[in-house]
Amino acid sequence: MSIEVRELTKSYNQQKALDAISFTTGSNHIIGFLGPNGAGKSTTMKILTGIIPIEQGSCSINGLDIQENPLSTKRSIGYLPESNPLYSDMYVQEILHFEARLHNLPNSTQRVQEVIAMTGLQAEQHKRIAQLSKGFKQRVGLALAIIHDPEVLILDEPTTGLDPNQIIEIRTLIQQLSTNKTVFLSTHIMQEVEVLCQEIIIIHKGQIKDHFLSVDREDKYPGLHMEDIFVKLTNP
Ligand SMILES: Nc1ncnc2c1ncn2[C@@H]1O[C@H](COP(=O)(O)OP(=O)(O)OP(=O)(O)O)[C@@H](O)[C@H]1O
Repeated sequence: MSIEVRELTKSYNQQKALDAISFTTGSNHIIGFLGPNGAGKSTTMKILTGIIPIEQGSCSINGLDIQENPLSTKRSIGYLPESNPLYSDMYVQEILHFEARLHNLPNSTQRVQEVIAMTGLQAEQHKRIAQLSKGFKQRVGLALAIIHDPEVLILDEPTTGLDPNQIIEIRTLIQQLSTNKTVFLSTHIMQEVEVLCQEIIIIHKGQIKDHFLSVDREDKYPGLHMEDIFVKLTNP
């Protein structure tokens, strides 16, 4: 499924967070959505997921406009917000059953066990969220995002704040979960982009600075690593 954003603009009071951005992603790619703090990444993601209403412009998921088809497009999206808000008093299994009920899933017991296995939460499933390490909380956030088997995953800085071992574990998990999905991922870890992403979009001050396929990177920016490209495009 592709993600299409056309002339999307969003202001908070007087400040323009997104200035008529447009892009169309490939299908079943992992897309790295990169930019400095405050560039507009989370705002774009919140608009795509329907959390923030569209002010100007439009967005489509696989050709379906999200304003004209709010329910069906939301059904096709799984979202892990930057803050990964979880009910800390709930048990892992309990929060997953709760989410499955919200999605009206027919075989929720079976599906909860499937996502527990997919995200490596077997040993933690009877623990309270508050008792989990940050890496395992991220796994719960990912399990919640994929429970309805969405074709698009929107992940806002999924590895931020994790130790190097947990970063590798979550990265591997994202790679495993991304089969037959379009994954739209923001991160500040450039090494992550080089390992994970087939497509890269760089945003700065609410404007798209570049959008390219990873395979074209060397032709476009000979000899430059992702970090060099990021600095070149976003350092005033
Ligand atoms: N609710 C809000 N009210 C006012 N301003 C906001 C709000 N949310 C975001 N902004 C502003 O909009 C701009 C874009 O913010 P956004 O969170 O989209 O950036 P980001 O690229 O996700 O940054 P980060 O990498 O720090 O998460 C920033 O200047 C931010 O301060």
